[in-house]
Amino acid sequence: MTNFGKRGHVFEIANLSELPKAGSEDRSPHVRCYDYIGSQRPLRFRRLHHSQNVSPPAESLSGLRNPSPSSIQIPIIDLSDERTKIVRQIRDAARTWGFFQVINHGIPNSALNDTVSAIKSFHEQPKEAKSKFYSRGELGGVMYASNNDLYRAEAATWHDSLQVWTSPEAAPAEEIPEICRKEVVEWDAHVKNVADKVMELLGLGLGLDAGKFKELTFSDGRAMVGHIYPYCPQPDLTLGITPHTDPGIITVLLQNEIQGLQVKHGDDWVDVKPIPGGLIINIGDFLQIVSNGEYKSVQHRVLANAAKEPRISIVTFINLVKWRDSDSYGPLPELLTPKNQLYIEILQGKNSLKTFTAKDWIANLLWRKSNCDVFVCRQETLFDNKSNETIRWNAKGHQFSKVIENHQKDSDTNFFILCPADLLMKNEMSCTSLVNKRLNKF
Ligand SMILES: O=C(O)CCC(=O)C(=O)O
Ligand SMILES: [Fe+2]
Repeated sequence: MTNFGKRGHVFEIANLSELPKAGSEDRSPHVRCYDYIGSQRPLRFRRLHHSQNVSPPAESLSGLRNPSPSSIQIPIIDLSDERTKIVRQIRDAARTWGFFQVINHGIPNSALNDTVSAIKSFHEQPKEAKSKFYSRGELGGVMYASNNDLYRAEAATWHDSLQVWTSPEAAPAEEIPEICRKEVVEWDAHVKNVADKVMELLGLGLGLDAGKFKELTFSDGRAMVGHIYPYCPQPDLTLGITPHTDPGIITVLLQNEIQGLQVKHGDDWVDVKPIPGGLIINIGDFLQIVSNGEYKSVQHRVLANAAKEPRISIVTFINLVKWRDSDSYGPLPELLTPKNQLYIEILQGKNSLKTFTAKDWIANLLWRKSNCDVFVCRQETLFDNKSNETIRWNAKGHQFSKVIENHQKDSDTNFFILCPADLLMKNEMSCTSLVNKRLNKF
């Protein structure tokens, strides 16, 4: 049990790992008691103290005390450099790190500063002003909550977030908190410009036409999330955000001067040192799949903030919108040779939840593409976000009896890797190691 005293109270850090498994039907009632609005940390701890099910966070804190190797840094790319040079730099960064920082991106410093200040002002309001925006509806409009992944995560962490959808259906202006409305709308336009520039370069790095990603609507779905990581009195006992990969095409991140983001590189967690005026960009799961594994969607996490000043980060998730017309996506055919295909097919989007049950989906893939043996899909495909329940699997008869175990193993990465059990038995390995083996092969 993780306790620390403050003015006579015993407070505890949330760890949800002993509760029923994330996504299982009987978990939500247990988690609901951790659900609260805004940065009332002592309230949260008191609630945890009454829980029967609190124990120290384990896996997600691994390596927390190992100092990050100071000699290595994510690549810094000057967007005003010569074009062939930056195409090469961005391609190399996306292949090896999945993360890079850009400078000279064309957004004025005043816009960077105003956006950070506006998000900070929102979070520093009294609880009553913020609670009007409380929601956990992640798929549109405006959402404000602590731990937006509370109902599916293994551990509660030390951040609150305001999320605003800006495209393709922008949240109505009157629903965006007035205190940051102007800045959120203006920031979205700036981010789209930078994202389009970077995606053109990423496309060129794959040998595609400059306009290919634009044509595929890769920057037309956008959600901005303004995080605050308030001061945490015991930063070695929890995290700001647990390790994960981002789901979409790319993510563009603006932050204040407080360090906290770490990127997995080999076996190390590497600190991302913020550069004044810079933007941090990372590759999402979907781009990894579209690029047939050429670009890497890399795990990252945020340390709990030990500084007295809150850490502010403004993250824009950039995604495609064409999925609305189609249920299936995979690597771009022009990147494939008969031998190099890593991912078979991905299903995503609301439609797949409506039109496929999990069983249909497996059957569909299995029989339509009979040469498939590993399938990768996003979390949303299997989760019903409204009820936070996993769609019940009935894989018997389709040789997918390992599906449930493997989905739990990989929940951190947002990928569900599915593989027929007989193939696993033949190879005596897990889905994850099978996929890793394939990744290493190319
Ligand atoms: O705040 C950060 O630095 C990272 C946030 C993040 O990874 C996310 O929101 O997905
Ligand atoms: Fe992230």
